[in-house]
Amino acid sequence: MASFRFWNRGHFYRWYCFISCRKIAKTRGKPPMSHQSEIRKRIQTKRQSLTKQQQTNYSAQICQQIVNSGVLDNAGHIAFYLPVRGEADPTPLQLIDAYQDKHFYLPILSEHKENHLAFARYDENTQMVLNRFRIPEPDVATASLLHDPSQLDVVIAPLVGVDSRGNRIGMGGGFYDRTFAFKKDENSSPLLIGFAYDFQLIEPQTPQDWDVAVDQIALQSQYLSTDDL
Ligand SMILES: Nc1nc2c(c(=O)[nH]1)N(C=O)[C@@H](CNc1ccc(C(=O)N[C@@H](CCC(=O)O)C(=O)O)cc1)CN2
Ligand SMILES: Nc1ncnc2c1ncn2[C@@H]1O[C@H](COP(=O)(O)OP(=O)(O)OP(=O)(O)O)[C@@H](O)[C@H]1O
Repeated sequence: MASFRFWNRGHFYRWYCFISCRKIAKTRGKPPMSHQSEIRKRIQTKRQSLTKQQQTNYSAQICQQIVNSGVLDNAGHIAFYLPVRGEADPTPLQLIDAYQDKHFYLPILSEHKENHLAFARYDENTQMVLNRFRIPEPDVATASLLHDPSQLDVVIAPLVGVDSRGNRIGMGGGFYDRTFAFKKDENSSPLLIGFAYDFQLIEPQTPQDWDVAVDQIALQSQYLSTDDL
């Protein structure tokens, strides 16, 4: 191997150019990661590093915030979601004594409206299938579907990050934004509640035209109402 002792300035300069060109070639064609993608990546990595026990304990704290807020007391039809890849778990709400008369629903990727969600009743007997994102959802063939999402009273929404005004970053499919776009015109039901670990509360975001903000945010250590701001 050539000894660096015999290299002059020209040798070093040519070596520096060679290394720099290789770096540029490697990143060429890849767009720089957007601010939103960076937030998604950071939070998803953190979520997936939680132990099962942490996930369960933290989720119980968030559920307790919802119970304490009283927001579900008069709600009859409530949508939530089944957690995947470390997401906080809202399903223990279904087991609470005071909520035994309520109807719970899960999102289903709609077959009728592209990139929209429908909602289906969910209890311990519901037959489930995996959707194209490998998320279990009620089997449409057997489920009782609710096609009009305005019939729900409350939707507990999954999210990756949320700011204190309720601006939400999701998994990037735009499903919740499309499904609840009607809420931007009329300030109507359902009430959207973001359900998240404390570390998912992020710095203020500039919303896009299509973004639908959540009305309230349930975290481990606090319950935020975005219209108090
Ligand atoms: N538990 C849960 N259920 C849910 C949602 C959710 O966020 N969480 N959704 C909320 O809308 C809908 C499904 N939306 C999804 C949108 C994109 C991807 C997804 O995996 N997208 C990329 C990878 C994204 C990433 O991890 O960076 C892919 O397709 O590879 C998954 C679900 C309905 N059900
Ligand atoms: N109401 C809408 N009409 C048409 N396109 C929309 C609408 N809402 C969102 N989109 C499209 O969906 C794409 C994803 O949006 P965004 O990144 O805000 O999704 P998200 O909120 O992270 O996902 P999700 O709601 O599924 O959790 C955007 O490129 C946007 O163009």
